Amino acid sequence: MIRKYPHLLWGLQNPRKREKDGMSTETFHHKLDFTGLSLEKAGTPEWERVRAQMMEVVANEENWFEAVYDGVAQELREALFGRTVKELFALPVEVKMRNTSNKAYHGYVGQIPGLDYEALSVFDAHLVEGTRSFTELMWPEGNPSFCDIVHSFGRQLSELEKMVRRMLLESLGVVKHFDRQNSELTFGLRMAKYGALTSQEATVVLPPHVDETTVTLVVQHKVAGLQVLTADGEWLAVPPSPNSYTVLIGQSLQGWSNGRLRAKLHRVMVGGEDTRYSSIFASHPKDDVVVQVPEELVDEEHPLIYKPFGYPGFVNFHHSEEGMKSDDALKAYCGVQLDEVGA
Ligand SMILES: O=C(O)CCC(=O)C(=O)O
Ligand SMILES: [Fe+2]
Repeated sequence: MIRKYPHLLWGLQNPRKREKDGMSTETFHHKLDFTGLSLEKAGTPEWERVRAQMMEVVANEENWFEAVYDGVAQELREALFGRTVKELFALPVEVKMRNTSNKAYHGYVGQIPGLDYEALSVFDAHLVEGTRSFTELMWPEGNPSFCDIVHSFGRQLSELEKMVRRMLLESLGVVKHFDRQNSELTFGLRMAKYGALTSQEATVVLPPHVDETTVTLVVQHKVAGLQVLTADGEWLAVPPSPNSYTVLIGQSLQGWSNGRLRAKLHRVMVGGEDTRYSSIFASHPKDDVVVQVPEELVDEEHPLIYKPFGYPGFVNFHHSEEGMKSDDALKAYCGVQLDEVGA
């Protein structure tokens, strides 16, 4: 069965919301340099410097930044987008549809009438077992180079995600929960293809949304499209860059942090004659984990706003009719009601 994702059609079904060119020319301020950093450097002056910049981004309620990172070799990124991703999307539809999940929008997405968008997801993308089982699903006869490239990419990006998350937890004063949180998370790699548009008009293909994830790292390949909503309410185009990764806070981290960290609203607008490829690498809670706010993040000034929740239930709610109608799916799913406060 081909699943339908009506929210993906937002840009096409709401011509009023199409925009000719939403690209903002605002100067780009959010580049944080992770070059030479690793988790072992936690506490060093270089680490503290980047963490201070991250705290500034969070304090300004921007909740996104571009991480310059040398932990993924240029050749690996080139191999992933130049060959591997193309080889994957060239597979027959019935093969790609084998990529299924218990969570909406976490398996193959595509074949949506009027929309040339496809995505596939590798689960446990940082582990060799995860990339191997995805590879075997797509190529039962094997495809070692695909498996190696995707696994290396996933593993190396998981290092960046951990540095970012550790710094965020340090900033909140709850780094003692970092190891336990690591054991409760897994990583997914979604590879997406946005077909060239026949019309030159730029169109919002992925409507404004916040990710359900803990932390998302978006990797754009050559063709721009990702836009974030700035604190001033402007859509800002994030330019693709060969050595950086766009970090966005997701709703699972918003929930875990009792709303101290806010999920970042973003969208994808494409136009023109180039097919666009991107990879979305993200941490998210494992299926059987109950996400619970640490007690240090609840006090008089910050009363508990989210009840414990599970990721699969939340994701499926987010994509349900009720969840899609809601302005704030996390609050609708597990928000503490006013009359429950102090109960
Ligand atoms: O393709 C991109 O640049 C970002 C896609 C995205 O936001 C998503 O898939 O959640
Ligand atoms: Fe997203």
